[in-house]
Amino acid sequence: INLPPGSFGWPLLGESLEFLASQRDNACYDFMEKRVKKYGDTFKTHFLGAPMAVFYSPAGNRFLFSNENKLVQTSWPSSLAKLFGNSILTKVGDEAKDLRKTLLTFLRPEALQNFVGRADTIIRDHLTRYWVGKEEVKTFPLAKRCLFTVACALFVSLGEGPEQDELYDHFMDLINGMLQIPVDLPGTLYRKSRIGSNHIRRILQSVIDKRREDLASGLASSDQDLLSYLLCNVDGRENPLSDSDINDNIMQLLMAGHDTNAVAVTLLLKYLALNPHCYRQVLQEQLNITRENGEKQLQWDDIQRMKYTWNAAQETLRLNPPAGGTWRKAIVEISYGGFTIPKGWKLFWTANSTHKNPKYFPDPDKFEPARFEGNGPAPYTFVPFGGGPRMCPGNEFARMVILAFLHNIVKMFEYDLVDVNEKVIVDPFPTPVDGQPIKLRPQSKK
Ligand code: HEM
Repeated sequence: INLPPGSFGWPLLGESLEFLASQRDNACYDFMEKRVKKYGDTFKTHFLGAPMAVFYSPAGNRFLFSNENKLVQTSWPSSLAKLFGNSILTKVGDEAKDLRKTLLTFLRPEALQNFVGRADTIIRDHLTRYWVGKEEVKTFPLAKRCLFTVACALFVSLGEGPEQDELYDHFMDLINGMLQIPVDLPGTLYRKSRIGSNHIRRILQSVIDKRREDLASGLASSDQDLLSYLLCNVDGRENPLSDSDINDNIMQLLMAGHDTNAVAVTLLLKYLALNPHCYRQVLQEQLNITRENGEKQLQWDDIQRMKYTWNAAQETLRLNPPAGGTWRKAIVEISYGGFTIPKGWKLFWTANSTHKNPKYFPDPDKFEPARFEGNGPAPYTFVPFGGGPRMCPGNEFARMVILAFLHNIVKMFEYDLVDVNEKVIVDPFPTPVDGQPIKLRPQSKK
């Protein structure tokens, strides 16, 4: 059969080590480009224990996104799948469809509208406590912590305190090892990750138990957060989720729901600092909202009005997609682009394939929010949230939180980057190596 061209690399390890090293250097794009130049935009490799075909074009994206359950199914590396056993990440077919519907009862705009004000207040409190009065702060760790607090509040109503601190530390362990070769031996990142996930499950189980009691005694309400939505069957499910399903899904959402957003706001602040004309437009838009709102909490309508700021955020997601690409598995033998992909092979799409291609984004390294005006990018070229039935269900939540954060930051502070050339590595999300320190001053334009 006519397999795609490419190399399987080393026995067993394949090209995993080179790929993971390229991630840490923020050079995934170079890893892929080197192979695309040699083999074309469909090529084979071997990653984390499986043969894999990379589809590196809008047509490839469309093929993978539109053939879920027909030719392909989502298929995360085994490290991730083992850690998030019962979550939506590992479900396929009807089970995935049902679970997605359930999660969207909370994550769809109609439900999220009720939570904008709470997210706004948490962000404002965080900035007041940890940023105000400081001459210099590290953006990335603080943004991560703030957005973790937002996710904890909106998903499980867990406020700041020792329990949240402990949970956060375990999440850091979980995330560091979740995309590694799954060798469960003392000292490996994967082992630490697995231990972290067990601690998280223990803490979340106590939150679930307490909530059941509080719901029964009327101390908690059925619509106060994601956990109540899941426990109270708000979508009228026939088969309620088991505790371990609820636990794993909340763990997965807390993981997916804070780091990616923190990457986006951190790098957005960087691009705005490097592009003062864009910063001025963002500031103008946000100050207009403040002028009309006074000190009232943000509303859903305010989020809809942040059009320029969202374009700037999308441009940041284009240049630094927080989740660079994801995996599918061939559930039958596939013909694509004149090649045959055997059943069981992994398939990989990556946002960089199109985000950095001058054919779809002229002058691709330039930060240019105007690309998203009018009709915006061509179909299947701007894909930071993936696509098709497995597209990120947290995209509206992400938009709401990123914009609420930006609103509060620019309203309260002016800032300068300490190091305009600070390196960004991917580990496993894009991460500025020094945490992106910035100098702060109170906002002088009101
Ligand atoms: C800027 C922020 C975010 C980015 C760039 C992002 C990106 C992605 C991408 C690329 C995927 C894979 C899609 C695919 O395979 O086609 C994904 C899946 C997922 N994301 Fe996000 N995400 C973000 C924020 C969030 C948030 C805030 C949540 C939760 C509230 C979330 C929850 C999920 C879940 C549950 C999945 C798995 C969906 C499935 O397998 O069906 N994400 N995300």
